Amino acid sequence: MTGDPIDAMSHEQPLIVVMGVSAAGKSTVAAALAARLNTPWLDADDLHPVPNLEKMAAGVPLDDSDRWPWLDLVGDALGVAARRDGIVIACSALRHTYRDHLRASAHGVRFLHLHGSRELLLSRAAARHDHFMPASLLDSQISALEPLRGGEPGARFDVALPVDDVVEAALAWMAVSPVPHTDHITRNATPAPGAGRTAENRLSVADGERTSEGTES
Ligand SMILES: Nc1ncnc2c1ncn2[C@@H]1O[C@H](COP(=O)(O)OP(=O)(O)OP(=O)(O)O)[C@@H](O)[C@H]1O
Ligand SMILES: O=C(O)[C@H](O)[C@@H](O)[C@H](O)[C@H](O)CO
Repeated sequence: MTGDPIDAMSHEQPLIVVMGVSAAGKSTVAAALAARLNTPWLDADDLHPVPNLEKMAAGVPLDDSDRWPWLDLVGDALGVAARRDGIVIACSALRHTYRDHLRASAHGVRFLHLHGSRELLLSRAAARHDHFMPASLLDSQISALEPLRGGEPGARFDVALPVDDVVEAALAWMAVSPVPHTDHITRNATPAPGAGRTAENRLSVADGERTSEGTES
């Protein structure tokens, strides 16, 4: 690789979704990547309606009807960020339809899928004591996950590597991956009834090896 990956991207606002199952390192990598890109970052967990958080904390997996209103808010945040400085969002985005919805919310959304073995993620989840998500939900997350497939703009990264290495790999991939056109994709979720938090006001407080397995797009 030659040149600085960040310089190579300076003509566009990065719209990055760091995706994957719980404890994959989404928040950690999103924050570190955003610092390198000099963009805000947002933890999509902060947009979950309270009943979703309560459900997960009680050890019950979310279903589609829980996730759609939340994904609307995540998509709104991408739309706002596209008109500002770009953003890195940590968001599970487990299914193809969820990712299509996010891609339809703003032009040029790309996905970084953080992948690790069940054993590694279980150990990292179990070591957390300040998180609402019980480690017991990891298997349901793995079951729900639909990996990136051809046509989805993204790549998979191995989280057994140190955080800095994951970030370097992500920057290297971003530098060589074209920003996708998404005009053909439409949002398919319904607005959250009575959602009180808007992407605009959330963003105001959000300042915050290319995969050895190859890209998935
Ligand atoms: N590459 C890494 N190497 C070592 N530890 C890591 C790495 N990435 C993340 N961690 C640690 O693993 C744990 C899970 O990371 P993090 O909370 O960022 O995951 P997450 O995907 O955002 O989780 P959730 O979606 O459940 O909120 C944290 O304790 C974090 O410090
Ligand atoms: O789609 C989902 O089921 C949720 O977003 C979960 O992934 C959690 O919010 C996150 O992983 C926190 O542990």
